[in-house]
Amino acid sequence: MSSKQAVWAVVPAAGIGSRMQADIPKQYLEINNKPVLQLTLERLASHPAIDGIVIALAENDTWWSDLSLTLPCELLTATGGKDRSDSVTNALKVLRQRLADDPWVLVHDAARPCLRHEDIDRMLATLSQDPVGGILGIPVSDTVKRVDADNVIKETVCRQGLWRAATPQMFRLAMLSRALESASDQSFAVTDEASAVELAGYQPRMVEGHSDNLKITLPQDLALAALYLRQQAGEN
Ligand SMILES: Nc1ccn([C@@H]2O[C@H](COP(=O)(O)OP(=O)(O)OP(=O)(O)O)[C@@H](O)[C@H]2O)c(=O)n1
Ligand SMILES: C[C@](O)(CO)[C@H](O)COP(=O)(O)O
Repeated sequence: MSSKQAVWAVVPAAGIGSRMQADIPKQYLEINNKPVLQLTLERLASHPAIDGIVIALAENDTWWSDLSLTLPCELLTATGGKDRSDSVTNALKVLRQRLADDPWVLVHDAARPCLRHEDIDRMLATLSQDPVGGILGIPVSDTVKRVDADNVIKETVCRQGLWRAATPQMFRLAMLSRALESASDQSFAVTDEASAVELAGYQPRMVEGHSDNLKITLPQDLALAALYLRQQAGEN
């Protein structure tokens, strides 16, 4: 990637973490005395390619102002929306007001603090000349079943070519903004950026990442994330 090409991160951090069943939004739960959100922002901001971060915060977020954050890159805030896609859309609007050019944007969940720099490196190396962009993912390694409402197995799904989508998801600012707007105009609910880009008729590329880039979603995920972070610290 040429040195002058800007790369910004967008961090949707406006969720309530209902599946976590905690008293506070999961992005403010702590691992080793540091909020998950701070760990994620520090992980992104410490990568040399990241020029800035736009974070989407819930309108009623009362925890953000208590964070003592010192990041080595520019940090902008946006107001989160009803769904994750709304939060990302709002963050992209803030970025379009800030920048005149059309940078690569890496959208990364606040709830994924274990992202490895080597996975960002691989994503940038693989996609920086790609006409569309792409996402980090992990190939499915278990047998996959589809079940009914009573958890009765209805079918075994062929896992050939099945991957779990993760983040970052890397697309150009203008194209991603248009794709998300178009999905919203069609009332097409998307749970990741690639879905909107696919709906717009593009074919994003999958880049294999590490399976420890977990999204903290359920109560047991916090201890697992702590374990992964300890393991990663031991590797460096
Ligand atoms: N309206 C929303 C919903 C989610 N997110 C963010 O999107 C990321 C991934 O979403 P998810 O894991 O589903 O978080 P929550 O929506 O908070 O969790 P839950 O679905 O359990 O309520 C999280 O960092 C979350 O903060 C967001 O910015 N705006
Ligand atoms: C974007 C994502 O993390 C890719 O797996 C996932 O779609 C987020 O889904 P959630 O329901 O908002 O956690």
